[in-house]
Formats: sequence, structure tokens, C-alpha cells
Amino acid sequence: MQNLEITGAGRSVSTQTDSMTGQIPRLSKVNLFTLLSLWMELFPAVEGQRQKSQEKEEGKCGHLGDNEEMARVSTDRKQVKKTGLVVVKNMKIVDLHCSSEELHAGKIALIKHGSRLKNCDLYFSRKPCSACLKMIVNAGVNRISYWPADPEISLLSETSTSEDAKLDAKAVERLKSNSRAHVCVLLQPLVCCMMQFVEETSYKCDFIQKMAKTFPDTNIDFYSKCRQERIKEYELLFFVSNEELHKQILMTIGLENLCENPYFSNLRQNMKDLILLLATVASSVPICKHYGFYCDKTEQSNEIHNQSLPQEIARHCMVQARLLAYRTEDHKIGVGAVIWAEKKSQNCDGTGMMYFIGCGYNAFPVGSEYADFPNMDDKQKDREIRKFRYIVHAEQNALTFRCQEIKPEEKSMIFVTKCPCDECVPLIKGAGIKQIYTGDIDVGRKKADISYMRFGELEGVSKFTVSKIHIFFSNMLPINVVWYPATYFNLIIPTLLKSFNKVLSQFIFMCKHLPNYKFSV
Ligand SMILES: Nc1ccn([C@H]2C[C@H](O)[C@@H](COP(=O)(O)OP(=O)(O)OP(=O)(O)O)O2)c(=O)n1
Repeated sequence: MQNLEITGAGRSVSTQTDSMTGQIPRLSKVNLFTLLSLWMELFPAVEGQRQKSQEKEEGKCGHLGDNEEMARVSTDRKQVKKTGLVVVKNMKIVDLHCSSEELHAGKIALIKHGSRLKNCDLYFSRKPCSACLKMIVNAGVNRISYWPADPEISLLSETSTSEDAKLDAKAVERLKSNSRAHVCVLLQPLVCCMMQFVEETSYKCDFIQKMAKTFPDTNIDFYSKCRQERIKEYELLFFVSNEELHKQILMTIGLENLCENPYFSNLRQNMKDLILLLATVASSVPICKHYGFYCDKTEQSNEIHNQSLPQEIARHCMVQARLLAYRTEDHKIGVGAVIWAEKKSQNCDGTGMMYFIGCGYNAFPVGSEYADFPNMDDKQKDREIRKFRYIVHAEQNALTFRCQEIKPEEKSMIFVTKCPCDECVPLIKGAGIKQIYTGDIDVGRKKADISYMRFGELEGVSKFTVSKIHIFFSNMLPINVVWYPATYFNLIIPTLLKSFNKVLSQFIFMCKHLPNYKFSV
């Protein structure tokens, strides 16, 4: 971990402020929406779905013995790719979805929004199938953007139904040419220095720093290792490494105009850059066996024992916030925030019980022009010309532009990349948000214009910050599960029962066959 202080992505980095003062590159909205759609495709499968697909794989589903049905299910699963979706209205994110076992992302959006999809822009991580497209164009959407790789009905799966995939691609084209909605690929090249900036800031972000602080002896640069792994993983998922194959796909999905150079190589370069950026941001909230977002007070974790999120979901939402932070207008530091809530019962969405409430990043009031407000920070002497009285914080924007009400009876949570300041803490509590997932590097800091004193004293809202899990429990639990008593029992008891069942059935089997064994002996 000592390496963390000196190297990042193979070269030395100075601090964000040293290297890029006053010239922070900004992620375009289109690229932010595209990245979030890709990221939503990676939303961790929820427990119910995981179990169901496991059962299907083991042949334990309701249609046990019905070979045809089994074959259809497994072909379907191979052929239909999970898809992420970002719903945007007036250039603001109004919802985040992903396919579930039963429903495609487009259908979920339709169920949830109906005709409110009118005039919305939809960003898909894969070109949607005809069944989704016909409904969403019918709802009057304005624009449908999709990632130009393997579509939702996969053209890469080697199943007997690949003909169907081609037929579906044709139907999609027909729907596209006969609809008013603009169905297109919206990818923009990253602005100059964006990648370097993301590398530097990811490496320096609160979560990595916190781990570096509390894990000082290890010299494993797990950030770089994690990043390399993510790059490989996401390239496999979102990229078609074979150029010819990629061209064939583009031709089949009506993008023959992108198959010629320089368009083809530009497209691939833009795709690669976005994948690299996503992998870099994702590695800034690392998956590490003994670390996670934990509530440090035991009484507090007991109180909310039934409510904590699985680590992989908490981490997923924090990466959403990290992506949002790259749209900041603050030249010094980007902050992102996203609010989710949990329904009491299962959602039709691939996000399980979780549903999106709102998101934001720190910026000047809507509509302000470049020279309207000062950008100076606390290092400048004159307090009158500092930014702090003008900038709207990430949490404030997330609350202002939320698309759903925060219901007092439901568990709602905010994920914010920087510790909530004294201005925001009462807002979060007042809004009825039940949990805060954040970094705590700033806790207790006092400055003339912005301080972080109230977070530590905050009561009635559970605070989850990156910390080390107790070794005893971490060894017993799966890596990505938040430790709290209920989860512990939820996981351990069924596992014990399962093992007990197995032993019991083996014992019965042995008893039944014992005479035979004796006979043969
Ligand atoms: N939870 C938070 C915390 C802060 N901010 C925003 C408001 C400001 O735009 C910026 C605060 O900027 P600072 O200059 O205080 O941040 P630094 O951490 O860079 O300060 P310092 O240089 O003192 O370390 O972050 C936010 O949106 N949400």
C-alpha cells in the first residue's frame, strides 16, 4: 500500500490540486449517461434472482423434468443479455434500471413510467430488442441511445436461435425507421486530460486513502491490481475484441456507416476510453476482503440490523456517485451523490427491492454562466471572493432534483463521495434519509467556509464508512456481505440446515442400501 503514495497507473502523480488547478476536465452529460448505463448492467444480482438462476442451473425449477422448457430457459438466458438503462428527462437523470431475470430493462422502464416516458431520452447499455423498442417508441420517447456492441438479443451467442437474433435485429431497424424517436449511438470522445484526471483522482479518493491509512504495512498495490482486473472484465463484457466480428455486428444492427475507417477506429477508441474510465472509477471503491462500508457503532448496527445493504450493492451505488462527481463545476473537487430507497417488497426491476430517488453533483446554480460566480477556495485570503456561498453541494442537488418522494416508512440511503458538510447534515436528516454511506477522511475538519463537524455527532441516521471488518467474522462470511447479526443468521442458519439435510439424506440412503452392500461384500 505504500506504493499508493507514489504511483498510479504506472506513473507518478501529484495531488489533484497541484496538477490541475483551475482546469478540471468535465465529463459530458452524454458520456456520463452512457457510463451509468454500462454500470447499471453490472448491478449485483439480488439474492432472490441469484438463487433462482442457481436453481434453474441445478434443474430445481418448477418445471423439473420438462426438458424442452429447461432448454428454452437456458437458451434464453444465453441469448438475452442483461442490460442497463438510464432514463433522462430534460437532461436530468430520472431513473436507473437494469434487466431482471423476468423482464428486460426497457420493459421495466415502461412498467414503472408508462406514458411519462414521453419526451425522455433513454440510454441503453445494449441495443434493445424489438419487444422493448415497440413499447418505448409507442410511449413517445424522444431519443434512444445504445452502446454499439453486442445487442440485448445477443448476436454472439452460438445457439440454434441465432437466426432469431438476426430477425429481431431487422425488426428493430424497421421499428427505428418508422418511429419518430431518434434511435442512435451517442458517444463523444473524452475531453483532453480526462483520463489522466480520472486516474489521479480515483487513486487519491477517500476510500483508497482510508484503506491506505489503516493498512499501512502491506505493499500490495491492490488498486492497480483491481484496476487491471476490471479492465479485462469490462472489455470482455462491453467490447468486441475481434474487429471483423464487431463489423459484422454493426452491419446487422444497421450501423454499416460506422464500419469504414476512420469512423470504425474512432468508434472503437471512444469505446475503449469509456471502458477504461469505468474500470478506473470502479477500482476507486475497491472490493477488498476485510474492508467495506460498516456502521462503526455496535448499538447502531444492532438497531438497524435488518436494514444494512450487502457490500456489493453499497459499493455499486458509491461508484455511481463517483461517476457523477466527474460532472462537477467546482474546479477543485468533484463530489457526487445518489439517493436510493428500499421497498418493503420485491421490485420488478433488476435492482431487487432498491429503487432510485435522485442524484446530483456539486455545481453552481442552474443556468449560471462561466463568470457569474467565484471559484476561489479557502487558500485565497479574501472570503468574499470564495466559492462556498454559491456552490450547490452534491447532496443538495440530489435532494432538489429527486424524482420520488422520500417515504418515512421506507429505508432510504444516500451515497456521497465526500463526507457531508455541516450545511448538508441537517438537510439529509430533515429529508428523512435513514442511512449515509460516505468517506470519513474529512470528519472533524473545521474551515472558515466549510466544516465537517456535525457528521460525527449526527444521531438518528446510520453512518456507513469504509472500515475494517472484524477478522473472525470476515473469515466466516462471504467477502461481499455486510456484517450484521441478521445477515449472519440469514446466511449461516440456512447453510447449516442445508448441510444437515445433505448428511441426513446420505444417512437415509446408506440405511436403505446397507443390506445390498452387505450382500455384495
Ligand atoms: N459532502 C459534500 C462535501 C463537499 N461538497 C462540495 C462543496 C464544494 O464544492 C466542495 C468543498 O470543497 P473544499 O475546497 O472544501 O474541498 P477540499 O477537500 O478540496 O478542501 P481542502 O483543500 O481544504 O482539503 O465540495 C459537496 O458537494 N458535498
